[in-house]
Formats: sequence, structure tokens, C-alpha cells
Amino acid sequence: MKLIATILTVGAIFSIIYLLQLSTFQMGTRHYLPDPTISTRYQLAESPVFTIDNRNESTPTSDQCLPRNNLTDEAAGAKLLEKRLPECLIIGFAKCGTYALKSFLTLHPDIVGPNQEVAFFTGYYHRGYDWYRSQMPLSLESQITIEKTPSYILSLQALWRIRKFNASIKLIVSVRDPLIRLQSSYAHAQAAHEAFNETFESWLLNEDNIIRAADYATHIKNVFRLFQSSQVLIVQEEELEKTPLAVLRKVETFLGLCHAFENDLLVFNSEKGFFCFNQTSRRYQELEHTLTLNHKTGCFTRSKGRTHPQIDRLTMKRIVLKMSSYNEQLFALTGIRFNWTHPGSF
Ligand SMILES: Nc1ncnc2c1ncn2[C@@H]1O[C@H](COP(=O)(O)OS(=O)(=O)O)[C@@H](OP(=O)(O)O)[C@H]1O
Repeated sequence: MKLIATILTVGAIFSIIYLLQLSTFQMGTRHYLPDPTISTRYQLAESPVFTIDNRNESTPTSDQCLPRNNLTDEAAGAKLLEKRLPECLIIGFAKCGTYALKSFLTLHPDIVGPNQEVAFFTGYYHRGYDWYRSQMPLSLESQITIEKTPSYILSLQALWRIRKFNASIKLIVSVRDPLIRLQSSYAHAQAAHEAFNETFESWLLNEDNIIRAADYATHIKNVFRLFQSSQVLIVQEEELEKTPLAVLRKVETFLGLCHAFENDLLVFNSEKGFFCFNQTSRRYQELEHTLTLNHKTGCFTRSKGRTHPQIDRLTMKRIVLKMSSYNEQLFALTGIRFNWTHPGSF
């Protein structure tokens, strides 16, 4: 009996040791070995644990702030540089200064972004995240990659895809006086299509063109349905045009970055009528070749800041009346009353 009891005790001890080893092995395979087919950044992007908001908790105040990226340290940079998926998207709206915003933002040492619109979530989703990543510029771990494609906000499917990609991503939406946006869209259509020969007056007869320029609310509502309001920053083209640094600093705070936008990075060019890059700044010289610019002036090319078609007062009043209900919806949704052309302006 004693012998049987000893055998049973020894057997039980061996079984316990075996089970302990097995569970440690499973932990090792399931939790600690990364899947070599999926990059760490992708896993982080999908994970609810890591959000860009976590950075905000440790965001230094402006007086303690040193840019995290030291681009002069080429040797260190070369080792750590890789293409990374975006953590912030400028999703709209077209003709609202999205290119100027994205390009000026890259003056920040902790922000990078591709020059072109990648249109991944609208046009190239089938190519997968690795393709999307391949479209991004090299960056350091500490830098945030920003991509801008203004058509994303118009597509509910694209917004769902963005949410699936990274539910805690930061989104920037730029809006503009819809009357000016309407003129800008016409000038764009005229420049983009050689065969386009419609006069502005006949183009205005198409109600859809007016609604398309004014209906921000429908699309912003979709954004708020899928993302928390703290993830969304609404900026105004008019402010970007007149006081660009104020907008850039808002974005910097929104992203939890150091305050690195100095007054001398941009200069107003009276011939162009817009702020342009200060060509003497070191950061501009680093970036110049990555942007679509007039390299003589440091301003954007002629495709930004086009001449707008004239509108007579009566037509303008008619359009503004049509737009005003859309504006009211936007003001109610965002809690911001933009100082745009309104029926009382006439
Ligand atoms: N600094 C600076 N320089 C040049 N242009 C500036 C600038 N800031 C804002 N803008 C305005 O940006 C408008 C174009 O907006 P987008 O870049 O969003 O257009 S697009 O949707 O990508 O085609 C463009 O519209 P248009 O004036 O109709 O060309 C500009 O008014």
C-alpha cells in the first residue's frame, strides 16, 4: 500500500511539472513571440491598448519641450529610419487648404508625411497595409506620419476602413466658407479638365455643385459616429490662410507634440497673397525637395491660390441663402460659428 501511495505521489508531482512547462510554452508562443508576418506597428495600430492619446499624458509643456527628433544626428537616424503607417489623417475637405496644412505641418521635426494623396482607404484598399506603409516616407519611431486625402471624409466606407485600421487614430478636418469653396472648386474643375468649357453661371445652375460645397455637416456627422470627438480636430482654412502658425500650433497640441513652430518658418508673400515657406530656414532646406513648390519663391505652385471666378451680388445672395441651412447644421454640430458669408452680409 505504502509503495502504491509513493508511486501515485511521484506520478502526481511529475504531472504537475509537465503541465507547468506546457502552459509556459503556450504563453511563450501565444503572447510573447510576435507573428513574423505582421509588423509590430500594425499590431499596435489594431490594439485598443496603445492609443496616440497615451502620448498626451506625457506631453511636455512648451517650456520643457525639446523636439524628440534630432535630424542632424544622421548616424542615429539612419539606424532607426523606417516607413511607418500614419497615426494622423487629414481627411477633408477638398479645396480647404489641406495641402498647405499638411506641407506646413512637416516643418515640425516630429511630423512627416507623403507629398502625394495616397487615397488608400478610397482607391487602393485592396493593396493592403503593407502597400500603404510603402507609400510613406522614412521616419523615426518618435515621429508621427500624417497622410492627407480629402476624399476620405466623403466616403462612409473609407471612414469604416479607417476605424478598422486604427480606432484611435487622430483625424483633422479643414473647412472653409462654402461660397469661396464653391469658387475654388469651379477654378479647380476648369484647370483640371481641358474639355471643361462650362461658364461659372451655367455651372451654378447645377444645384449639386452648391450642395457639394456647403454640406460639411452630413460628412462630419459620419466621422463623429465612428470616432470620439477628442480624436477629431476641426480647423478653418481662413485661419490657415491668415495666421497659419496659430493653426499649426493647434495641431501640435492636438497631437501632443512639442511646440516647435517658430515665427520665422513662414513668410507672407504679397505677390502670391499667401504665406509661403521662409527659404532661409534650415527646416525648409531639408524639406524643399519633398514638396510641390515654386522653388524660386518657397510658395505653393499655381494650382494653389488660383484666381476665382467673379460672382455678381444677386447670384451671390441667392447661393448664400441656399448655403445658410447647411452652415447652421455645421455650427450646431461643431459648436463653432464660423465667420462666413451669410444672408445678412448683403
Ligand atoms: N499658404 C497657402 N498657399 C496657397 N494656398 C493656400 C494657402 N493656404 C491655404 N490655401 C488654399 O488652399 C486651397 C487648396 O486647397 P487644397 O489643398 O485642400 O486643395 S485640394 O483639395 O487638395 O485640391 C487653395 O484654394 P484656391 O485659392 O482656390 O486655389 C488656397 O486658397
